[in-house]
Amino acid sequence: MTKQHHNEEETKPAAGTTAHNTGHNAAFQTPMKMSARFQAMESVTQIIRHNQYINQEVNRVLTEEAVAEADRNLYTNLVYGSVQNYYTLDAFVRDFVDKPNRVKSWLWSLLVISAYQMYYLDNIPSYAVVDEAVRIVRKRGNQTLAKFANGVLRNFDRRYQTMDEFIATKSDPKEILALQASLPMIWVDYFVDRFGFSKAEELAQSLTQTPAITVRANNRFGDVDADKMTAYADILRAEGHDVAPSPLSPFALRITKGNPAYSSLFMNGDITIQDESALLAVEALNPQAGDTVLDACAAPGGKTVQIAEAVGRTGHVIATDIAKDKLPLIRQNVERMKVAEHVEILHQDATQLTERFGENGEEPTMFDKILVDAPCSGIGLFRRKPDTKYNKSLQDLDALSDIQVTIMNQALPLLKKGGTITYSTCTITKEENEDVVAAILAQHPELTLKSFKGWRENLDQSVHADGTIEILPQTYLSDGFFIASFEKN
Ligand SMILES: C[S@@+](CC[C@H](N)C(=O)[O-])C[C@H]1O[C@@H](n2cnc3c(N)ncnc32)[C@H](O)[C@@H]1O
Repeated sequence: MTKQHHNEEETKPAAGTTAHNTGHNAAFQTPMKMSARFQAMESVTQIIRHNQYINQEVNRVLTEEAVAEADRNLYTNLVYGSVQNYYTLDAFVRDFVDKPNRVKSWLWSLLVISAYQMYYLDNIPSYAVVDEAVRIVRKRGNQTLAKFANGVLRNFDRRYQTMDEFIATKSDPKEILALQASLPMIWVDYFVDRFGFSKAEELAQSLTQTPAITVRANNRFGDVDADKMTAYADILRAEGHDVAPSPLSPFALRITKGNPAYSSLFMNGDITIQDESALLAVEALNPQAGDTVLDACAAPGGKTVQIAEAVGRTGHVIATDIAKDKLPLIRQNVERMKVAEHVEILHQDATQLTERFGENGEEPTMFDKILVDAPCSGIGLFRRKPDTKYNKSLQDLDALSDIQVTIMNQALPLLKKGGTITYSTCTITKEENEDVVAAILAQHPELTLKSFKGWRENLDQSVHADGTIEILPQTYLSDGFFIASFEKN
């Protein structure tokens, strides 16, 4: 599970050798503000204590703060790794500190990122981690704090050689799982209650893996076939990516090495980055050429683009979102993918859709298809957005469920008879999935729930008895996702 811990004696560089690849020598020569570890300490504090989004914080530091070129990868690794493993690292550090609440938040983050380097990274010797941490504390705090940090960090080494040794001191199987997967106990308890221990264990362990990036081919001309996908895979490989087919969609490829956002295909709008679970929601909605479609919770527009490709120039897509600041992201996406012409982007709260598009609304409109890709707890994305593991509570689930039902109730009167409405979430909670479907069916006898049994051969294991799809993150190593489609009679 965790990397073997290196002893100081084993890994100390021989006299006269350097260890540039570890970043620690570079850090010694770099002014404090620019050191990867200093910046990582500040970022982890922002993310854990002040609920900053990890991707925004890392992007901000890499663009605004002067992190030395040689330190950028180390900084990113330290932040993502420490946040991904924060639950475990935090519990580990607590084992060494008598009064954790009295430790300043930046200093706690520094202890956490130091433990991350010592127990999860291969090539950074402990003495370098300790020396650099103490140097940072001297600058950021004072000599007394530096002495405290030095004592705590040296004890890490003395007590545990690996993180597994620390976890082995526990006896409760759920606590062990929480620590192995760095998953807060509330989610371990929730998953064990919902799926049983063994499936919860698979789920939790799968959330520790690095997610693949998936790209989907632009099908605005309806010409994407196996040959085109092979040609795209060849181009991506020639540009240095490792590419594998998607187990879930013939229109998608998995990129296991390289960043496709810099590929020529991406820049040219021939592909977009979209998780393969997510793209199934639009495939389930099945928009057709000429359809008028409402995408009610659309930002940043991943599914808007996909719908717009399918309806073509004779169709029309209205993409709405409550977050005004995210609307430009939809615009950028539809423009890059060359489908902007038939997409209308509107600022709209989906809990008030009928006031705008209903019979007596400002712009009465009836839709052939509606997608409600609802705001949700996002548990299916824990792997991709590790910061979100730590700031959610079970109480949020009922509140979200209420909003989801309200949005569906607002969207339904806008659907033409014979039309389809697809409800999707990137989560795997009963409250936001099964319970919402049950509430909608109970209130709307005019709806029939569509069954996806037999729809895609290898998807059947993720289809519930009622025909809805719930993809757990471990099944295909894609995002956790839920899809239900209803037809209006
Ligand atoms: C899961 S994300 C949508 C992702 C998007 N469909 C895509 O594929 O790129 C949910 C979206 O719902 C929006 N949202 C939250 N509450 C909303 C509301 N009351 N009305 C409309 N949009 C809302 C959020 O701003 C967020 O952009």
